[in-house]
Amino acid sequence: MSSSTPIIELKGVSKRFSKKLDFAGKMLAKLGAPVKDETVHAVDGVDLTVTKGEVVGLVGESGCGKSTLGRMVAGIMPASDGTIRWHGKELAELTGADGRRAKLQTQMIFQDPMSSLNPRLRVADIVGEAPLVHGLTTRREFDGYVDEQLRRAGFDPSLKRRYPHQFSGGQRQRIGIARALAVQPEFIVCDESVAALDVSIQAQILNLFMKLRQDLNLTYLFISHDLGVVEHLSDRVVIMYLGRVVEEAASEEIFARANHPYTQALLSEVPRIDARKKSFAGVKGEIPSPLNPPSGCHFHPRCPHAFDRCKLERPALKTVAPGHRSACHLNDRVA
Ligand SMILES: Nc1ncnc2c1ncn2[C@@H]1O[C@H](COP(=O)(O)OP(=O)(O)OP(=O)(O)O)[C@@H](O)[C@H]1O
Repeated sequence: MSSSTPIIELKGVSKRFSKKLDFAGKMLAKLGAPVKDETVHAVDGVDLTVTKGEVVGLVGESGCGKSTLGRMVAGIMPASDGTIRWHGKELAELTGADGRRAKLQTQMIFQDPMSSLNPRLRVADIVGEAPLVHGLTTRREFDGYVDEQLRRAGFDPSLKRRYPHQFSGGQRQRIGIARALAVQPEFIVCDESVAALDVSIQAQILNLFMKLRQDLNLTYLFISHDLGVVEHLSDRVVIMYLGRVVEEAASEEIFARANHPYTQALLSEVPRIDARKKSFAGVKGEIPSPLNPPSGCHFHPRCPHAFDRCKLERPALKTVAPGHRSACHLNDRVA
């Protein structure tokens, strides 16, 4: 289904957030006193390519930088370092019609539809507002256009005069999906889009994403903390740990031959009928603070295989099998 045309290409992308100093901190800094570095390294030197038609799953624990990366990919947050190219053009430099096109063609669907849907607007206006502004529909065609988007998202158009709070979480997520589809995107970033839903509703929404992929030739970056959720959905899986990509491979490859100890630990937490796959130990301890990440391999304090080099050197992502890259010093040891 995927061709090799990259829609989005990230090279060495980082995002840092500087914590604002409180009043006392500002006074101390003015007096020349040393002030603690409070910079959050949310994303740290990430390379990522998503090609047309692909579904890429982006997985990692809470706080590892997935949402921040997703926001940069969607063009709603600038990178601190590195380049983000959209169809070969640098995203940060796109202005005018090109900039608007890039923004419309990449849409983001969030975890909590309630906070991303304007509570004062009726469903019809939530879905139809942006396409009207951008000339994708007209006042005359508005109703038919909105109905088509709602139907695609599995939402009954006869309910479009109601407000978002009158619907369940699953129905609200369908409104969010219809709103995204209404601007005719090619690429959708789903940020924990099913995490807040009951399991049966999750399955319905995941099936809807896959049907839309077929019908509209959509490309997805599917962000989740749950490797199990992305398994059947993704062509390729990218694993993040504390701001860095630690492993990436085709979905079946990750599940059959996970290389990185962190991925192996995540896999052990995915419920399996096949007990052999549960032979890994789970992830021990808490994810360290991105304010002060561990030296070398960020995972070393929690890794059962860590050795001296892991504390000192950042491991590079290296090819361990065709299309399979992993950032672990153990691979150099066994080679
Ligand atoms: N606007 C911001 N200002 C300061 N720090 C931020 C901001 N946004 C994110 N962070 C911090 O960056 C780190 C990565 O956050 P991010 O939300 O990207 O992670 P995540 O993997 O998506 O986790 P979650 O699923 O819990 O949202 C966290 O430590 C978070 O507190």
